[in-house]
Amino acid sequence: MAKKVKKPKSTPNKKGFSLKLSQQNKIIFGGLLMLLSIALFFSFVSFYFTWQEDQSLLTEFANRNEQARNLLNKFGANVSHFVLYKGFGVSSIIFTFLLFITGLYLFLSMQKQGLLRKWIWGLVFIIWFSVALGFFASGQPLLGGMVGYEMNDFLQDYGGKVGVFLLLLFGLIVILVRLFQFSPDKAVAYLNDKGKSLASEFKNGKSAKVDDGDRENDILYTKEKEETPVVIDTYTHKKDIPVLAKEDDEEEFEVKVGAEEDTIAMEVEKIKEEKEESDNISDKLVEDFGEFDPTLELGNFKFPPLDLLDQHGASGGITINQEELEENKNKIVETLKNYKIGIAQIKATIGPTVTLYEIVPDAGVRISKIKNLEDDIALSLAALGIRIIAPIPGKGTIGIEVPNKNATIVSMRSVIASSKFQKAEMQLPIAFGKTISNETFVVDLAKMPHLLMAGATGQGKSVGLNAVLTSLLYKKHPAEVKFVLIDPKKVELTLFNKIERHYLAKLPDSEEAIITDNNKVINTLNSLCIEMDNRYELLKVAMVRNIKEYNAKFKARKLNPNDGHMFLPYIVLVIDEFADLIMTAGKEVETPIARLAQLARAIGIHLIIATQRPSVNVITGIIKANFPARIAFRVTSKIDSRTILDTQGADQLIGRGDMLFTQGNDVTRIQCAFVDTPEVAKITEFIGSQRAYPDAHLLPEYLGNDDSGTSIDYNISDRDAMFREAAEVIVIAQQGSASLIQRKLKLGYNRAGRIIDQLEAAGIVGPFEGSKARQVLVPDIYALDQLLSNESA
Ligand SMILES: Nc1ncnc2c1ncn2[C@@H]1O[C@H](COP(=O)(O)OP(=O)(O)OP(=O)(O)O)[C@@H](O)[C@H]1O
Repeated sequence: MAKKVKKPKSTPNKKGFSLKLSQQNKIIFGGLLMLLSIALFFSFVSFYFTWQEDQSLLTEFANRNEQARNLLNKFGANVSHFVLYKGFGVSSIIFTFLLFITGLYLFLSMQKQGLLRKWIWGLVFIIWFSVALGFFASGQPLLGGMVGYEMNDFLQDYGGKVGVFLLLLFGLIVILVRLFQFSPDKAVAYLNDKGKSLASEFKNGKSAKVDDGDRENDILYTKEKEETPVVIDTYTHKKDIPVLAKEDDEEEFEVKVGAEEDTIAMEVEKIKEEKEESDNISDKLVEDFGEFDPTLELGNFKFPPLDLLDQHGASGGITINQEELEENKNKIVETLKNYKIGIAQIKATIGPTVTLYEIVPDAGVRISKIKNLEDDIALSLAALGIRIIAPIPGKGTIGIEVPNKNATIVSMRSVIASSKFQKAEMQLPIAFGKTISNETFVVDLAKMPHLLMAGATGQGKSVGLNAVLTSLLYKKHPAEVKFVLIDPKKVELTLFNKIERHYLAKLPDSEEAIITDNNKVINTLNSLCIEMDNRYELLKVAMVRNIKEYNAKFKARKLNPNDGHMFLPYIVLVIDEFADLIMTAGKEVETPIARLAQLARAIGIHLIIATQRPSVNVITGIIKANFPARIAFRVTSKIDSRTILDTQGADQLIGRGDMLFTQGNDVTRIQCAFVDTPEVAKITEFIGSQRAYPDAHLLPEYLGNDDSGTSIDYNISDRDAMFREAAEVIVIAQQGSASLIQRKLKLGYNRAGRIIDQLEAAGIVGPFEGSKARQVLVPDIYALDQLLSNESA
């Protein structure tokens, strides 16, 4: 420590220049260097204005009667002449910057790793710049200096002008790439980032920990400061460079703990960096691999083309003739007149199935009076399905809906092709059909969040269900949505069997994806409840509130698949003939459905329930409360209409896809889009013929209510190949969780779940305990070995 520095030639002296500088000496020496560099800078700059007049004084250094005009007088004139004229020309100003930085490093006791690099690059830059000026401004030797001029001359003798030019260009590229780390895409980010850290480093006077990455910092210093020349004093040169080259060499600079502590601060900065680090990992992953793309596995999947859908002869829009309109208008006006109701104004909006006549009655007419005339108006118009809306919400008019003589079929093709649907930025967009004003009606199933459909037989429910499923098939990739189809009638949804491995989800042990057996329905619903719980668990761990945020986070690679995270597809549960199910299974299905309806919205499970019989024992209070979005096709009685919609109106519909949709308060009349069975067949055929996933999406296994562990009877030979490894993992960790098996053995969730069930059957783990991990019943590996060998004996 007290060893003297291997100082060039100067004899070991007692005081002199020891490079082992104390804190005070560093400040003094650093300050001196900085001041010297400033003086030289001004001297160099003033040289360019005074050199001609000072020229004659260069030999008169000792003559005190002569005064030079240089800012540093004769000293300045001589040094400048030597460094600028005889040296490197204007680029020598960079020396002053290097000198200044060296002084600053000493003054602030900064760590000096970067300094040598600055000097090297500074010198390279000085030489390159000098040669470049010599080349481009050969008529101005003061710009390039003697060195620049001579080197140019020398190089041109061998390489000619072109050769020197190319050499300079190459030098420039090297400097840009190596010194400034230049690359077009990084340039912006780099400058922002490093600018900040540079500023804080200087501000704090602190030597921030310089790691490899910080070398870039140093470059910036150079970049910012180097533009001024410097005279390299012998001592600067001889001392500083070796000192800086050996950072670890304690001989060079004395490290005073107290002084160092002074400069340590900004814990805050460290915390920030830590935060950024975790962000950066995902950013880097995204940068390297792009966002996670769930559709990649079926990257070549093609959405069904529009051609698969028929026009249904309604390509030319709505057909209604003027006469019919006039006739209806006159009849309405007359009927009302008969009851002494005057009309101030009447307006017609023609829809595909019905025309809406909006009337503004004379002042003083009571609305209820018009409402009561509903049947009379229907009689006089001799038409079924007249509906009076008094008043039309938000419009201040009374609406009378009169069916068109020739209803226009709204083809599925027309609604799918509509730009409203095509451009819909929704999670689960559904094009139901067209409203009374002939607008395509598109809603987001994810926002509903569940849908109840009811209507008497033959009024268009099945077509409606097909319209919902078709909409989703046209808009969502198989990776994004999965259907669980329950069809007790066994014939309505069979066509969708073809897309089993693309879009359907099923229980692991079931053959058919479309569920037709009521017993299986119970298992499936309970399995969905387990899936819901699992998903909530994942959301909790990921600290997000819903599936949208979760998937966005997963796509941004901020959730690690090794921790059990995965991209979650939406699950749409479709139950046709719900009444039938309730009649046969009652509470057993109502409970899980109510649970799903109450809780599943956030995790992307959405229910669509269709029923023919809208009686209160089917659509119970608990179901209704959780299905704010409801669709009523034509029903036979007002009571049914009230059961479904809480208001009448559905009894006045005309059937064939004429429907009322409510999502809270408003009731909208819609003509459901028509999609025929052959069209659905073509679509499913088209999708089914493409490359698919190996299997349908598997739901978690549900083993029934009364399985308290022992009742699960797994055949030993049916056990998973990884059963033993899994058992060991569980026993060693003493934690019975499927996600542990998933992580350690890199298995999928479903398989891990199945193994857990097998472990339970084998008596290695206890029964399912909700969100807690299962109890491990085997204390150690030895006991496990014994248990398994007894089993096989
Ligand atoms: N949107 C529609 N546009 C035109 N016609 C329709 C529409 N919806 C249904 N229809 C006609 O009504 C018929 C019966 O429709 P659908 O099979 O959907 O009734 P449903 O309510 O499912 O009957 P069920 O409950 O007995 O199965 C269809 O065959 C079709 O001719």
